[in-house]
Amino acid sequence: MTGPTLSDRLARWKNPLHVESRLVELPLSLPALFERGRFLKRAFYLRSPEGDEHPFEEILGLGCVWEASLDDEAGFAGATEQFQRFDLPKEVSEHARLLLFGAFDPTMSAAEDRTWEHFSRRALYLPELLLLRNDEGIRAVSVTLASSALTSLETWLERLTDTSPAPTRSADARQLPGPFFDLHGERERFLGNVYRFVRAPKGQKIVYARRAVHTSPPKACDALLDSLNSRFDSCATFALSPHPGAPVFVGATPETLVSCRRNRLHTVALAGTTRGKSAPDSPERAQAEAELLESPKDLDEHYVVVRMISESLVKRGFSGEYGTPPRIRRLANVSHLETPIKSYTSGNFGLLDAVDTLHPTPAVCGQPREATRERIAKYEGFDRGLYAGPIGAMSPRGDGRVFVALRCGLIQEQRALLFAGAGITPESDPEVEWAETNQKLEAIQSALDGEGLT
Ligand SMILES: C=C(O[C@@H]1C=C(C(=O)O)C=C[C@H]1O)C(=O)O
Repeated sequence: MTGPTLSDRLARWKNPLHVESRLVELPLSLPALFERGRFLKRAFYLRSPEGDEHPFEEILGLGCVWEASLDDEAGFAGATEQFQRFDLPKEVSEHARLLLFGAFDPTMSAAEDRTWEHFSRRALYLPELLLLRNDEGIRAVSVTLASSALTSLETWLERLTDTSPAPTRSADARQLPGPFFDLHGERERFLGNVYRFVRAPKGQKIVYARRAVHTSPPKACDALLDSLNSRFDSCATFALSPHPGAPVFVGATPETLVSCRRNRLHTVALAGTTRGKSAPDSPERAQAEAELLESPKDLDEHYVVVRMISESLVKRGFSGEYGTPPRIRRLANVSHLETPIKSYTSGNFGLLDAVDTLHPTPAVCGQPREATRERIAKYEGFDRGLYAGPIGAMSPRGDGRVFVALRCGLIQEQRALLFAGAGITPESDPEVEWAETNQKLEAIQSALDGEGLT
């Protein structure tokens, strides 16, 4: 998924970008257009709820007109200079979005586990076509290299909204790399990892994850996205198809990694989860939330995350303000402890620096960070790929929102591979942690079963 760099392109074209931008009316929803678009180009869908000073926004990005070259040392922030050097037309600066996603551990070698072979470990790019839905309506922005074959905005919209039946997987779509996984022993491995940590804790906290398989993934992703959007409307819903015929990464996450608007950074510590299965408005849920607010194990686990986020921001010269005690974040399947953290940023520390600084937080990795990341790589037994990695969108000026890709799955031809983890502390009970991952999995599982659709 690596494209030519911007400077390569600039060297070849004097007037490289042709931009069209206007409000449009579309007969199909953005999830339905994602479903069509993923058979044409790389496709990225992101629906961000209102919050952290940002209005609601739903995005569909198709294709890639420019992609940053990113390396481990420079991280995402290495891209800042690459796109700032470029004199972007006003329509692009105002309405376009740079899309980004990354692996939980971009340095991990995926040599043995080929699950994520279709996906870059880190990407930040400008799509060829962007559809942006907000209070204003739907804006379409197409960006083309002026000297290449022009795909006009009109052509894009015609291709996408053509009323003939939606394309289905073509016969020559890339097949799954097999053999794939042996999930036999997943529970034992997870329990074993938790026991090992509880018996001889190395650090304050570690997050161990596990996988599960759903054997009848939907043929189309729009119903899945509709279901997640209706049941998890306070979450950020995402779908990423790296190229036509590849598996699609889909989820609805409650966790913001960091957002930035007009020099204000917002992040959140989200850690600590209610026990057991309960309906969101039931007395059982209210009871579980009351217990969560008093649970020393969950409060400890939560404050490891709060402190690490706040201290990382302070170390970089910013404030990291938060209030106590944590509040409850209630979702359809579980409730969490949540502490919002605010900071101010300056011109030379922006959203992408904050992503590099904060990811992975101890909400998905552990404390101390490097040692727990190594233990996860050694003991977890699989490549997390994009699960628990950053995913988001930003304007070329640097305002935007990046989420942590949780409550998600990789939709394959024959099955969906789902991921969930739990924060382990010396007080953890392995069976309770396993049950917690089942509760978290229920979010994507029920959407795969079609729940939330009318
Ligand atoms: C790791 C996950 O979730 C994280 C772990 C939580 C916990 O351990 O209580 C809560 C929210 C998330 O930060 C996941 O959903 O897979």
